[in-house]
Amino acid sequence: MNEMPNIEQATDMTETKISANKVQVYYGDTHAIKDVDIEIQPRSVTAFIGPSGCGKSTFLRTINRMNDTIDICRVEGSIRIDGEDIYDPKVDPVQLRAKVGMVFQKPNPFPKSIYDNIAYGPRIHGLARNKAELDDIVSSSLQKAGLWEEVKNRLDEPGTGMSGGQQQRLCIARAIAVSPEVILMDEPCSALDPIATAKVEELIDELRENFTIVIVTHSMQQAARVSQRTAFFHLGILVEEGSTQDIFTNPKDKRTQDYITGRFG
Ligand SMILES: Nc1ncnc2c1ncn2[C@@H]1O[C@H](COP(=O)(O)OP(=O)(O)OP(=O)(O)O)[C@@H](O)[C@H]1O
Repeated sequence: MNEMPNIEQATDMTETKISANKVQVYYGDTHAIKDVDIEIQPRSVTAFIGPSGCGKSTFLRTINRMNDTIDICRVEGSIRIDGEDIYDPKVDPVQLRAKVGMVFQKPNPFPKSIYDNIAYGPRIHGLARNKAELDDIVSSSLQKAGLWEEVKNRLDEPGTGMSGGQQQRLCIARAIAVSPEVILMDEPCSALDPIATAKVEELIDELRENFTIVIVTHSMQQAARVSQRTAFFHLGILVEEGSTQDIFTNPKDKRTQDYITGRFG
């Protein structure tokens, strides 16, 4: 008897987690993102690359409405996550940012203990009914961020006293603690040395099993190492998006080719 195809797996391959349609972003009169359409797959890493000022960070911030915090910034078009328009007035940006976490260029732990850095979000969002549940969230988030063994005996010490690489993994653990579905990373390794960078890259590779990850990076080597899909931006336009292998070995657009071969940027 023929076996039924694995439908779940088959759908998964074409599934879309984030879908952007005709997205424009303006800072006052500056048109920073022009007509961007992209579909981002779940449980994968998508890298945004392109020369400085091309709009990578701006577009990344539209995915959890961090641009709302910039007065002169205006977003048009639609961004859907699991089909839901995240710019719908009914959407609470605080809830959205729990679902779509963010890790920044410079590690920014709170001036609190390692434990409280992780426990802060779950407390605010009421994710633990008691101390034992909160303890579980803290330990499992630190484990998922590959930090547990290094910090399990010093949870009461300040997060700011850790090394830069540990602080960045703490920030990743903090994002994970509120059970996000998407994690946005804006040049997460730019302040780290090569060893700490390698650890964060390893972590990103592990996290993609459970999360949809979008990373802005200046390093094409990093994009090639950590991502399955790559999107190349230039002057606010999404020039091309595709499998990382295709973008780096067989780009369709001359601008992409010029960038990846170091002709500009
Ligand atoms: N807060 C802001 N106010 C005004 N203009 C801004 C703001 N943030 C970004 N811009 C402008 O929007 C454009 C895109 O900037 P953005 O930081 O998104 O690019 P980027 O590709 O991430 O650059 P980089 O790689 O240098 O970080 C630039 O022209 C920039 O000057």
